[in-house]
Amino acid sequence: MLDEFTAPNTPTHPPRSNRAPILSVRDLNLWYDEKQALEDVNFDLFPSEILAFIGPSGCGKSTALKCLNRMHDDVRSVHCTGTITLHGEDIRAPWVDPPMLRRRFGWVAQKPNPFPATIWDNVAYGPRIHGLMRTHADMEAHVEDCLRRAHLWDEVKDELHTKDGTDLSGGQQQRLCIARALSTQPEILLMDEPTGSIDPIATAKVEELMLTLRPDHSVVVITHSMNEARRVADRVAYFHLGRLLEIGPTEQIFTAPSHEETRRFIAGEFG
Ligand SMILES: Nc1ncnc2c1ncn2[C@@H]1O[C@H](COP(=O)(O)OP(=O)(O)OP(=O)(O)O)[C@@H](O)[C@H]1O
Repeated sequence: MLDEFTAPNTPTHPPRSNRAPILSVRDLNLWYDEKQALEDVNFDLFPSEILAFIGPSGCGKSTALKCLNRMHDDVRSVHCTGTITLHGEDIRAPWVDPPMLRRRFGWVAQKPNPFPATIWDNVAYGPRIHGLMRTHADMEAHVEDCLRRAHLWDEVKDELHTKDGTDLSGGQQQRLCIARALSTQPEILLMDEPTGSIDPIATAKVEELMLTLRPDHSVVVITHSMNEARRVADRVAYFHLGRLLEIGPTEQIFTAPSHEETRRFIAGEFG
């Protein structure tokens, strides 16, 4: 029988049973003004795992994802309680610098949003502002590495400085955004429906890319596609009305969920 920490869909993926979580969320509550959007959310994220957030529209998936890299910081209506630790350290402690924290997370949005700048500049921007590369040669190698890891290099290598990111196809733009997300050498990738607005072939490429990134990154991905969750995720978290109702290995959630709401949602009875 599969234990809680064994990825069911990838027999070669190493078991996580002895590993400490990279990120821990405890008793997370969040309000937009008076409206409570998250209620007592608890979960861990382990190294080298893909965790999918699923659940009906408006159940709090994006809100929870944005808490992980403090994207709500500048939203005045937001009030939040609970703790989020990264390697055991409170990410909301007063001495934590939000831009430095966000560097440790790569963010990929649903709609590809490259900068209106060349392919090169899209990838080089983050490392440049954070001073991550010492020489131009280092930067060249890094940009190439990010584009290769995003499975885009071969398609754009001759147009790095002549083509704008916004002139690529939708699927290429999304892979460019993933290259950009990788450029600050993050430990964790946060992906808010990364395949929600691209075609099936581009979706397959992004899903394959997520799997190839897994050995070196943890990924939290929101998806409305149950097939996608099943294809890529090691574990799945089901959100319902602001609560994380259950979390577990992907096959367990899909074949033997603990909650009737999870079963009904997966069966497509509501969404
Ligand atoms: N900026 C905001 N101000 C006020 N309420 C908000 C804001 N953002 C989200 N909400 C509300 O918080 C709740 C959770 O929204 P959230 O976007 O996190 O859900 P979701 O599960 O990601 O939905 P979807 O799958 O449709 O993207 C919803 O009721 C939503 O209307």
